[in-house]
Amino acid sequence: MNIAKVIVDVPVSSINQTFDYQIPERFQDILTNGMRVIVPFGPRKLMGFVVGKATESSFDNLKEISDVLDLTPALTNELLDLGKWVANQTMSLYITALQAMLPQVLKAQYKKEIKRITDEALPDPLENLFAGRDVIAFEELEASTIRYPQLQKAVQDGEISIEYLVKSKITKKYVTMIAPARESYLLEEAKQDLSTSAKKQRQILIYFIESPEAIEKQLLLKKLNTTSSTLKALLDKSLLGSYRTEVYRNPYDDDTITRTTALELTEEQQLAVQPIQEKIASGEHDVFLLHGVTGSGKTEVYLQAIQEVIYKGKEAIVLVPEISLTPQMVKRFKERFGTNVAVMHSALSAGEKYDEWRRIQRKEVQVVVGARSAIYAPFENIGIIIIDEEHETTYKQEDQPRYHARDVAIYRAETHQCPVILGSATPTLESFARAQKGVYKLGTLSKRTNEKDMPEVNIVDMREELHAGNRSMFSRSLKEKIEERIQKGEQIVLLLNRRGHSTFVMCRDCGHVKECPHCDIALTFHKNNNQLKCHYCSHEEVMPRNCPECESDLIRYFGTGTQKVEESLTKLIPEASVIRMDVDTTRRKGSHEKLLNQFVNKEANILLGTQMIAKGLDFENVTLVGVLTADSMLHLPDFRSSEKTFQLLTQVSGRAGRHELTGEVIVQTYTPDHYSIELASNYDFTQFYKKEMGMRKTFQYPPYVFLVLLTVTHQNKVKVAQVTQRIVQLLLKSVKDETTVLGPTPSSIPRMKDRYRYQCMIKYRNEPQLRDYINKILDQYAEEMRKEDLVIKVDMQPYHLM
Ligand SMILES: Nc1ncnc2c1ncn2[C@@H]1O[C@H](COP(=O)(O)OP(=O)(O)OP(=O)(O)O)[C@@H](O)[C@H]1O
Ligand SMILES: [Zn+2]
Ligand SMILES: [Zn+2]
Repeated sequence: MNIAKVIVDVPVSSINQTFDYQIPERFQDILTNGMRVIVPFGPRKLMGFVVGKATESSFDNLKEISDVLDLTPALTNELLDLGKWVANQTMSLYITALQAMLPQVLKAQYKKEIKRITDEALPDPLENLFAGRDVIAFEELEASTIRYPQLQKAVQDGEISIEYLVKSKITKKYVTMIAPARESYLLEEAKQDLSTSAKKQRQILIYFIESPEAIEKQLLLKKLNTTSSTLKALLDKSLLGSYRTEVYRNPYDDDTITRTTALELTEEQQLAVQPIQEKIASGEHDVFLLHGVTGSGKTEVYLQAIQEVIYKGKEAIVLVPEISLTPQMVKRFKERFGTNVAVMHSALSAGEKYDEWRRIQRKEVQVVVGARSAIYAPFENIGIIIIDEEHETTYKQEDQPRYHARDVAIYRAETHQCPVILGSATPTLESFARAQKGVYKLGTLSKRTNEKDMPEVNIVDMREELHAGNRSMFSRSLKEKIEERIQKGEQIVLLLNRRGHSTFVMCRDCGHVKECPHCDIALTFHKNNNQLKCHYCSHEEVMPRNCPECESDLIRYFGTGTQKVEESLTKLIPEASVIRMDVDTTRRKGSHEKLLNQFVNKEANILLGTQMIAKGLDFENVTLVGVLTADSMLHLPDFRSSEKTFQLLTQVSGRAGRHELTGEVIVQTYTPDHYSIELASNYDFTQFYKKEMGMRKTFQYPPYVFLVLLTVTHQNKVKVAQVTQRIVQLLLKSVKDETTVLGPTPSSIPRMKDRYRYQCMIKYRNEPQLRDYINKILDQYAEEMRKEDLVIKVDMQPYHLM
């Protein structure tokens, strides 16, 4: 088999198109499926994956594989197959699906270089640019004044050539180890021979006579408080030796972890875990929906199911939403399974991620805890897949491949014949409906493990506050309760629901709202540098002093950011000390953890934050949770806005009273009668489910139908409208009568980064051919997409409708 079938890193429309390459002699024995290779493709060199081998090809004059990047395949055969399925499900390219499975450092980086190929003088500007060198980076040229036609001419004249390099960004970490190079008695002799002044050398020799194992150089120097030069003297005498060895970067300090053992389960937990353990024992696939109120001990159920899997010698994947993947969360798994756990988290450095990935690949761990992409962990013997907080929308990837981790989990679990657990206090309507139908098995944890009731929720009507003359963003009762808690030395969590809540600038005289000149959305005010920023395209401008429309100087910013809330809070309640947690304060690595620790250590009495504080946090001393604006999300153009509001309120309420102290929740709202606010305040999931299912049925939304969102974007508005119109017509010709095609309509953000956006939505129950219809349409526009920068985005089962 001297021919390799390679999926090349190039956007071709047919997802399964492979290219044949000759395998050079030197690679024939080592090359297997799933390895990354470098191949010539046109004038370039590209990265590709070997997906098959053959003895003959229907093409002549095959080019040779130039290089092999892996000695162990980066992808298993199972993952290669899975990639095909994901590509098909999400209508993305096979290569894109495969790339998504690998850590960043394994994704090839391309580099262009310009090489001088003549000794003759180059045209002036080029000669200056080369400045005596033979090769320069392409970026240098781009930064210069030289234009492409000049470059092209030089290439045609045979003066320079452009080279494409593929660089793999692998960085392994090495440390220097020091070990004795002689037997102990020889070290002993050498010690005797040392002059009396060589105290430090003697100390090192004594160390190795007592403990002859190798030790990391830096550690040794620190331990003996000595220097490299002292050590060098001994190395030079060949008494000690040194070598470099690869180490894994471990972002977690495993030494401080104390192991825990399985807790005795409550009756409800027992009932929930039993059927799962049966499936693990019999090696059968099934999907379990674990519906458990906050603090009901879902995590303990996961841990005990995983324990069973480990006993069987199999592996476990645990997915946790990015923002819940806190050190607290990771610790619970490490405490139970020790170093048998790898963590895949986006806050890790690229090198750390790569190391964790290799620990999985080399089967050095049996458990991985990670965010969405950990679903592609290269385990080969999976015994369970767990998705915690299954309702979180971050499980859906927003770029190609637009996969949902839940779907991938179920597909992999079928392949491996193992169970899946979907856990949540507020399951999605989709999952709960499936559990009602018996497609998923339902497990219920209705009580908190501390036997306490859920904290009482009080709704405050902010309109009444206004009528009573209170113009602040804190209702009278919230203010009172905060003061009361501070006096008692208890703590408070305040949620500012930012999503859908703007911090826009508006003129109070004429109502003019300052928008981004490239995107049709309001700019956000950033106080620290007095700038207005667009959150879509990063456009920035200085906050104007006067209204650009009417010159009035009453231009102010509206809405509230966490900063503003903090300011008015400390003005209103001077005793309040606040830790603020939002995207700004948690940007730096480790800052999230630091802020949480400060709060746990009671360095402040209030934790104020956005959505990121609603999840998974467990504070003993928190007895009051306040939601400042419960309804800001309700009015977004998204059919899931009620569901998301219900989920958020339930989750954040669950932060109070999780331990000995009784908790209480205050929800401030302008729409106290809205069912998602009312029902969340009673923790009535069942009633919410019924009510919301009724709405979904009336308006024909999931789970009653499936959705596809097609978004067309281009700089020319007329063209966008026309193309979208045409797509709607083409779709209507093919789909069934019962299928609805909505649109064309402008997207809810009609322009972004100077591109107009139109969309059409397909609602269907059963359209087995739908992907073919859409592919046909995409083929029709392939030329325009390539040449005229037309973009048609297809999102199967979309979560972001904007
Ligand atoms: N069987 C048990 N006996 C005693 N304590 C338990 C038991 N199971 C869990 N706990 C404890 O109860 C608390 C809440 O459990 P856990 O965090 O697992 O709940 P959860 O359902 O995952 O909560 P949330 O959804 O709010 O994150 C934890 O402190 C946990 O250690
Ligand atoms: Zn104005
Ligand atoms: Zn913008």
